Amino acid sequence: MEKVATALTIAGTDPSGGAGIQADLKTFQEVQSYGMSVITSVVAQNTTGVQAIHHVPLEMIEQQLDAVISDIPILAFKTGMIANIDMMKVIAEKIPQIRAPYVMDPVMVATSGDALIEAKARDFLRERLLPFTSLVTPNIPEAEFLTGEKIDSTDDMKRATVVLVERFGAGAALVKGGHMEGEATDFLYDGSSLHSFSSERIDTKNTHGTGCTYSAAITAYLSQGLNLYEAVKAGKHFVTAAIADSFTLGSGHGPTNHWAIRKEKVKQ
Ligand SMILES: Nc1ncnc2c1ncn2[C@@H]1O[C@H](COP(=O)(O)OP(=O)(O)OP(=O)(O)O)[C@@H](O)[C@H]1O
Ligand SMILES: Cc1ncc(COP(=O)(O)O)c(N)n1
Repeated sequence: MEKVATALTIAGTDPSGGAGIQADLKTFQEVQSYGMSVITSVVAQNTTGVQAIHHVPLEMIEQQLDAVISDIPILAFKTGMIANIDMMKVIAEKIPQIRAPYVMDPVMVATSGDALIEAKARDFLRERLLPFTSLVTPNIPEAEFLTGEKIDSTDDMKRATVVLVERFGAGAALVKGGHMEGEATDFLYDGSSLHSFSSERIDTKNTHGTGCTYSAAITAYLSQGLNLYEAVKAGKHFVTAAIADSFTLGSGHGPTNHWAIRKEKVKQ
């Protein structure tokens, strides 16, 4: 029987479909991995911002994790929004049972500027969850928080990747340059080599969910057996196509187009 590439996301929701669990599952589907999800928080949000957050009870997060882990092999997984320390503790307890690559998108603030995790939970994320990761994918503000160092240049970005791995125990670190100027360049440090991934900067305000989409694509490619470098390269290609073909939907930051890559395949 053909082996199925299974990918799990543990994250919050976005009813407007651009970020969170919805973006992750759409991305898994496009990359052709079998998508599964554990919901941490139900978030009322859209392209303009976050209106309300309801946290799923801890026992229910645990039961969702048990339901998947006890029944289906997981070939790669990611975490996104984990709002507080109690949720992080539940997830940290279960992670050792999932013997698969772990991609952490250290979600802290939405594109709209709304906080998605409690301030005091950020340290816990770094201290208790980061050491389990195969890869952490911070944007610039998240990398600044995690390292405690200001990032103003590409040299600072490169240094942050090394600090995240060498000092804080991440398996590898991808610091994303979406918040810099000029080319959209991301740096990956895997514990021995430093790589960069670049694309032209696309002139758009439709960037809602780019971080979720990127980390989900990397997770899906890892579930299919690509190595870390190949998975990030393919993920960067996926997210760039999704931004280039993004939708002007809603009155705020529109979503990326998760099926852009499909159109590309048709064109080839
Ligand atoms: N305008 C753009 N043009 C091309 N690539 C971009 C653009 N903005 C972001 N990217 C790329 O998208 C990916 C996500 O990066 P970014 O730094 O925006 O993450 P993020 O802040 O977590 O995303 P989000 O906007 O969802 O919070 C990276 O590969 C980054 O280089
Ligand atoms: C549930 C959830 N998780 C993550 C994000 C971050 O996505 P973005 O920064 O692109 O808005 C979000 N808005 N909602």
